[in-house]
Amino acid sequence: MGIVEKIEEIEKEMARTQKNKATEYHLGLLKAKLAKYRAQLLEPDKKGPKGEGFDVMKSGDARVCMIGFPSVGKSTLLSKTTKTESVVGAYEFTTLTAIPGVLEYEGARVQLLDLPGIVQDAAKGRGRGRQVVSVAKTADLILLMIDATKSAEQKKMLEIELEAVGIRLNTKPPDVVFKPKAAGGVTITCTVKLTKTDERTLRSIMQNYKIHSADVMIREDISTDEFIDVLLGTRKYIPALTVINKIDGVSMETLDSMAREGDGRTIMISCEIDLGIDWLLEAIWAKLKLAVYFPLGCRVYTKRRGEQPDLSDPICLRQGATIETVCHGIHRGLASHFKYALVWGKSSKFNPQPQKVGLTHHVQDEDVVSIFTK
Ligand SMILES: Nc1nc2c(ncn2[C@@H]2O[C@H](COP(=O)(O)OP(=O)(O)OP(=O)(O)O)[C@@H](O)[C@H]2O)c(=O)[nH]1
Ligand SMILES: [K+]
Ligand SMILES: [Mg+2]
Repeated sequence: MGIVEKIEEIEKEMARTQKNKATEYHLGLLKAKLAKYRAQLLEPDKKGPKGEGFDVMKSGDARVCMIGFPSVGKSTLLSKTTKTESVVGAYEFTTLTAIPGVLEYEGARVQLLDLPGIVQDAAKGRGRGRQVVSVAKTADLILLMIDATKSAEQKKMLEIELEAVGIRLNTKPPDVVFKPKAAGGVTITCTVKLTKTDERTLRSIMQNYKIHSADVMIREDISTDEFIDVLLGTRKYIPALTVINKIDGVSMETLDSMAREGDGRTIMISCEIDLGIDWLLEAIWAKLKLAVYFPLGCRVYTKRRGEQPDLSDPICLRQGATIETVCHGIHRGLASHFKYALVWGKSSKFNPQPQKVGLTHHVQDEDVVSIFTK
């Protein structure tokens, strides 16, 4: 049986299973299995064509990806807002690869990526969809592109495809620290009462993943799903804006109701009659600024030997930043003279004691770092 069939089988079983206290445990295990297979789906396709790249180099200060069904106007928007011309067509799947353009805004250069339209079940491997949604994983901001003249379900459908590849839109990672160990069994410490899952479920999920020793610190009332997210570590938490294009093609009434349904993250535009584009660019910029700083980013304090860290002046980094990123944040050439670093805080294995680490060590919010050079 292939992975797609296995996934379908589990989904069917979950649909058949009534949700109640007695089945909670079983459903938790099914969810864990499902997440495992979904992750496998994303592994690079060894049989697939090579070199037909979606491997566009990241450039500029941030990357924004446009995700939408065919012919919603993604290429039109790229051609309108950047110096890059991406072919526009009145037929579906005009764009077959990733086309980068550059948005310039207040001195920042932001890469805007035009991508092929996706189809439903893209994440399961239909069409080029999986490649497209996988590129979205590299984005600092995702634009969910919607055609105002088409189905109101588009946004929901796009969200489903992105979630299927492990992208969580507009949410913070759960406040859980998971540290695997070589021995000593599993210790779970909760600072809050768990109402959506229980320790027994969490323990059997870890067993399922053959994790026999680990320290788990839970500081938020998480669900079973959120725990699996932490365990797999493959989830990406990416901010998103909903962009409704072609509003020139709908009635005032429709426009009005769309405006009321939208949230603070919905922008309505028309590329055709040049409406709302400036507003969209401003919203992109505001959203990216937020993403770079708290709450989705992480702040690291630096400290010289023998001195106290300066807590008023953090280096603000993205999620997933390493000691190398910290070095670049201090000054360009620092990484090439790097010997080792000491880190205090959440990312230290020995917290509250410091850990000696190399360039690839991942820092966490509010860590204190001392860099030692050759
Ligand atoms: N009425 C109207 N038409 C638009 C607007 N923006 C784009 N279009 C038209 O929509 C059609 C599709 O535009 P594209 O930019 O090729 O759409 P796409 O999303 O890149 O499509 P694929 O690459 O095929 O996925 C073209 O005929 C555009 O001229 C708009 O604001 N209003
Ligand atoms: K098109
Ligand atoms: Mg296109």
